[in-house]
Amino acid sequence: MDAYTIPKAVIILSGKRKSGKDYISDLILHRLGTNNCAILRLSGPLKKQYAKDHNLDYERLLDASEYKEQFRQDMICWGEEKRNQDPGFFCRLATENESSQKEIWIISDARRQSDVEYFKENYRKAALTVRVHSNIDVREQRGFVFTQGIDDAESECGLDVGVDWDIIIQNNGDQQELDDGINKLLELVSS
Ligand SMILES: Nc1ncnc2c1ncn2[C@@H]1O[C@H](COP(=O)(O)OP(=O)(O)OP(=O)(O)O)[C@@H](O)[C@H]1O
Repeated sequence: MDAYTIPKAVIILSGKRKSGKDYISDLILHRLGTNNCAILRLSGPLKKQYAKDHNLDYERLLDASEYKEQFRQDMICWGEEKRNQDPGFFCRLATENESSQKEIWIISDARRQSDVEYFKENYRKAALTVRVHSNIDVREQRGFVFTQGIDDAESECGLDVGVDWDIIIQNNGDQQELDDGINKLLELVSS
C-alpha cells in the first residue's frame, strides 16, 4: 500500500451552483501545490462507471453531444440506484485513482449527506468540511439561473441543513474575505 493512500487532510467542499466551488478548489490547490494535493471530483466516476457497465464511449458521454442526451435520464436513474444500494459507491470510486496518492485531497463537489458521512466515517481525523457561500445576486452575476428539477432537487439541497461545517468561506466578491476564509482553512490543514 502506498504511504499516501491514507490522506493527511480531506477538504470536503460544498456549496450551491455558482458559489465558486471549482474556483476555490483551484485556489486551494495552487496554495498547497500539486506535489502534495489533488482535486477529486465525485461527479467524474459516475459517467466513467456507467460507460464501462453499459459498454459505451466514455469520451462521448463527457461532451455536449446528442450521444450524451440519449443516455442522460438512464444515467441519472442508474446513479440513484447505485447510491441507494451503496451510498459510498461514487466516493469510493473517486478516491481510487492516481490523484488519491496525494497527501491532501480536495473533494470539490460534495452534494449529499451520504458524501459527507462517507468521508467523515472513513477519514475521521483528516476530514474538514467546508461550505462555500455566495449570495444569490452574486451567483446570478456568475450565470446562475434557477432551474426547477435541478435547484430544488436533493443533489442541490441535500446539504443546506444538517452539517456542522468546520469552515464557511464567504465568496461574495470581497477578496480579503475570501483570503481570510482560505487562510483559516489552510491553518486547520496544517494543524
Ligand atoms: N472569487 C471569485 N473571483 C472571480 N471569479 C469567481 C470567483 N468565484 C467564482 N468565480 C467565477 O464564477 C463562475 C462560477 O464559479 P465556479 O464554477 O467555481 O462555481 P461552482 O460552485 O463550481 O459552480 P457549479 O456548481 O455550477 O459547477 C466561474 O466562472 C468562476 O471563475
